[in-house]
Amino acid sequence: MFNLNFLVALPILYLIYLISLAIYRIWFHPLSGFPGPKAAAVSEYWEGWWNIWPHKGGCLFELERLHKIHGGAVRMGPNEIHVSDPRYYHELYRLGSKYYKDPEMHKVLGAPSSTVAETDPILHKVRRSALEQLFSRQSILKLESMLIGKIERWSNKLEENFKAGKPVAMEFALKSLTMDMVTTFSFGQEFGAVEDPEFMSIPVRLFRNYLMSLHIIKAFPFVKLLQKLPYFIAKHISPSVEMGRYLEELSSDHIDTFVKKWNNGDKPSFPTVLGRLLTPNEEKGFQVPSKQGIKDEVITLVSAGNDTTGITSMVGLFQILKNQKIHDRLLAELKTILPNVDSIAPYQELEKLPYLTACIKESLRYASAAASRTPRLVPPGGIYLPDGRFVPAGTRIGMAIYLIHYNPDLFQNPNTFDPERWLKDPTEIALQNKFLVPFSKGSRACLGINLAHMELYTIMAYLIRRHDLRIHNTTDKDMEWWDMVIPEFKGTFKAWTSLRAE
Ligand code: HEM
Repeated sequence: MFNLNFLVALPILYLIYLISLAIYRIWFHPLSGFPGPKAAAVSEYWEGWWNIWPHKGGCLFELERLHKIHGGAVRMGPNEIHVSDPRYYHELYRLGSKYYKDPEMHKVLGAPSSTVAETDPILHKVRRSALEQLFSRQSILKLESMLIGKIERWSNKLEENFKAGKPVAMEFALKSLTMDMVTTFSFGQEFGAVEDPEFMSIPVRLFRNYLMSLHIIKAFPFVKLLQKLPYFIAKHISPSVEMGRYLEELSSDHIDTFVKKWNNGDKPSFPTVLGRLLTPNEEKGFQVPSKQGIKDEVITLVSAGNDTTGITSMVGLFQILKNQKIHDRLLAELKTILPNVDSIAPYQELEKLPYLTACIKESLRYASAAASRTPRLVPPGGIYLPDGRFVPAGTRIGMAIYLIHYNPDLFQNPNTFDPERWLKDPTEIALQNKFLVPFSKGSRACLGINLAHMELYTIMAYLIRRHDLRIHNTTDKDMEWWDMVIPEFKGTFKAWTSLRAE
């Protein structure tokens, strides 16, 4: 009898608790003065509602809509504010900032011993400083001939496809190229993604699927446990788990091969992530990580550096091909330093080309490959937003790069791909430069910025110079995207990729 009463009372008590919590969160919580949907004030799952089901990758666009109604700060969770006011961007994301990443949010993402996932500011500094020199401009310049070699082989593959009468899915072709670039830089040896006839190798598909599953993992962290199930069960539950295991083994093999060669004095002729990790530095307090630590670092670097660069070049390329004037002007400029189809020019010369530079900047803005917010925690003592509103300590707060790049007060006609905006009035350009933030800013800004730039310049320059590219059956509608941590495009951008005669 007692048990029965207890069993009936329990759900009722729980319901009362939930209702009280909802009332507190909506009307009495310190963030209750911020506008936003009631559902967001009540539950973290508001984000999942927009990103997972019944909508897909839509939270970013819903935030855009809410900011239009409510202004620069919107409550998007019981303890989270989203800000779109650009005056606050360089306060939130700056060097020496006391806004740290939220461990609760990042612990679900895995690879705990990597620079990307480290939330403790002191440990992060140690990890990051171990890699900083490797990613410096001087070091990245040494990758130039390796990168160009990859582009040449890839360019031959594009031509083979053309001769075989097959248009190429450019997202996968470009991601295969960036995959081979970043894996060679990481492991001293590529994954061979460009060799796949459809450019759909397992690593390329896997990283894309992994990033896209992050919304689900964030909302339902137990999904991560699938990876802990015995392989023979897990592979029947999810193809991603099966591919994940394959990738683990592939990475493990690459690490073993590298270590063996390294210990025998057989070292790559260019800087590599593994080479860096295997070199201790007592002065800086840097020790060689465990094998798991090495794997975490390298896999997250590949993940951070592959899709982002692939997507930026693909989006830029589509826009350039769509607009004959932009394409022809760029080609004419490239011919000034690449007179023949197979000419090579030093990267430092490519960087000096004003129109190519304008096209790269505009691609970074327009693609906004890391579009959504990267939240931080408000430091002790709380902060004041530019409009004077107070946000208490411990609140999660973030700003989406996409909303900065598509803010019409900063970039006129933001929905138009317009390289010209980077060549006009110097005052306007200075403001735009300040708010061109595809790599974020501050202590947690992208470590791979120099590598990403070198990839974007070389890919764009040699691709446009060598190939007479034609868009095949692709419209603006195909290039619309869902925000799945990285953009997932609604259609496929295909192109004919014949080599130019001259
Ligand atoms: C166009 C290409 C790229 C874009 C748009 C991009 C964007 C970003 C952004 C916005 C962040 C900050 C994330 C945050 O605040 O949590 C970031 C971090 C990072 N990126 Fe990139 N990235 C690109 C290419 C690369 C490449 C090529 C690499 C290396 C192979 C790389 C490695 C990293 C790493 C290691 C971090 C974490 C830095 C830290 O937490 O200290 N990225 N990236």
